[in-house]
Amino acid sequence: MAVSAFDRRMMAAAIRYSWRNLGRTGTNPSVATVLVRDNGDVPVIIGRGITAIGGRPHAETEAIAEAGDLARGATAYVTLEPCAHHGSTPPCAEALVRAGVRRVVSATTDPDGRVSGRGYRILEDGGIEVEADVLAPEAQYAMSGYLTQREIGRPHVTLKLAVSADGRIGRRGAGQVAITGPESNAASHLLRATSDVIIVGIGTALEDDPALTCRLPGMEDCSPARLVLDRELRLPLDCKLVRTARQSPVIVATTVLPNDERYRHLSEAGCILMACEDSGDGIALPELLDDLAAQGHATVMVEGGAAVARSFLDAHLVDRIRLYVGPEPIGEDGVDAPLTPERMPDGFALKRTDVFGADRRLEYERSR
Ligand SMILES: NC(=O)C1=CN([C@@H]2O[C@H](COP(=O)(O)OP(=O)(O)OC[C@H]3O[C@@H](n4cnc5c(N)ncnc54)[C@H](OP(=O)(O)O)[C@@H]3O)[C@@H](O)[C@H]2O)C=CC1
Ligand SMILES: Nc1c(N[C@@H]2O[C@H](COP(=O)(O)O)[C@@H](O)[C@H]2O)[nH]c(=O)[nH]c1=O
Ligand SMILES: [Zn+2]
Repeated sequence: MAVSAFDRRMMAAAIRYSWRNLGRTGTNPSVATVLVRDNGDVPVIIGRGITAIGGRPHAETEAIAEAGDLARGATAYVTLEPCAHHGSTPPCAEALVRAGVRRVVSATTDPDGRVSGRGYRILEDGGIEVEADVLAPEAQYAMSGYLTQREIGRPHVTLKLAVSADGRIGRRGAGQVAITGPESNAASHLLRATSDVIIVGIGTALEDDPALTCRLPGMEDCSPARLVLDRELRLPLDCKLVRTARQSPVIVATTVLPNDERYRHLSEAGCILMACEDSGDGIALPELLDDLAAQGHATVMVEGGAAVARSFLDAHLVDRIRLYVGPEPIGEDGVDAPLTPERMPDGFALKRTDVFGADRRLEYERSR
């Protein structure tokens, strides 16, 4: 049976649903399953599932549990090839066969060596018709963290910057300067919510006193771990980050040793101190990302400032750039942006442009 427009609509719905737990499933990707029954009349969604917060149970078994006996003869739309391995849970591919599902439409193959292709084989051996690679780019976009982690062994990195109409990102000594409007700010908070870790330099922490939390209504518990690159432990004890360290994790990446008084004070205030290597120009970023990957983090958002953005770009560690361009200039005394739409580093291609209120959002991807 060929892939229909209805199949693509259902897959689009499954991918949208998969965004819900992004950033909250640990090392597991946030996968969604939609089970649809078609008796020749009107197709009906009889079950849906999403990878649970923390990573388990998996999406397929949740959807099957909701559908019960109605799953027999149904079509399952899955955003990732169903797993084939006995891990913390039994294989989802076997669960789909047991439930009597007739057809599986999948968006993308799982690069996990325990699964890759085996999941489809179990389905086909169990008599299930399989359609693979339906809306693959859309599913891969949603799962960039998991796929980057699996394929190149480090977290996926998005650099997010707000740039004024005259190519500046702030003004020295002025604290946080409003460059973009409320619509862009809400979109940035959503990016925070779907990221595992958000990184800033100590320059930004001192200048702006940011909280770096997600403050969208109802999503306050979706904040990522907040990480400050701070070789010398200059982070003040009375800043917002330290004051909220017990509500949402704050990691301070440093080269200062534990016997230092500053180390002890930050640690007592609830911060997590992370011992890092010094590259000579700052915290060594490839090693930092390796450590974050080892701790199970798959998506990193870099929120600045200028020096940190430049370091990530120079080290070729940025996969995606989200650039918000505000309508007003900052003026001569502003901090120059490390990049603008006119000054984009080599290797990045513009993938989409959106309008948020009076702002433009440009999204670039690095070609691998
Ligand atoms: N418009 C926007 O989107 C944003 C604008 N801003 C603005 O940016 C400005 C701050 O930028 P900036 O002064 O450049 O400060 P940064 O936030 O980039 O911090 C730079 C400092 O971080 C420390 N650091 C540690 N490791 C590294 C590394 N690998 N690479 C670079 N830095 C490292 C260094 O201090 P040490 O050696 O002590 O460790 C360095 O001086 C402010 O005006 C702020 O308002 C900030 C964020 C977003
Ligand atoms: N989240 C998810 C899958 N994730 C798969 O399971 C692996 C982790 O296995 P485990 O540690 O046992 O939970 C992960 O690397 C990926 O291959 N698979 C699925 O069938 N459905 C799901 O919803
Ligand atoms: Zn599974």
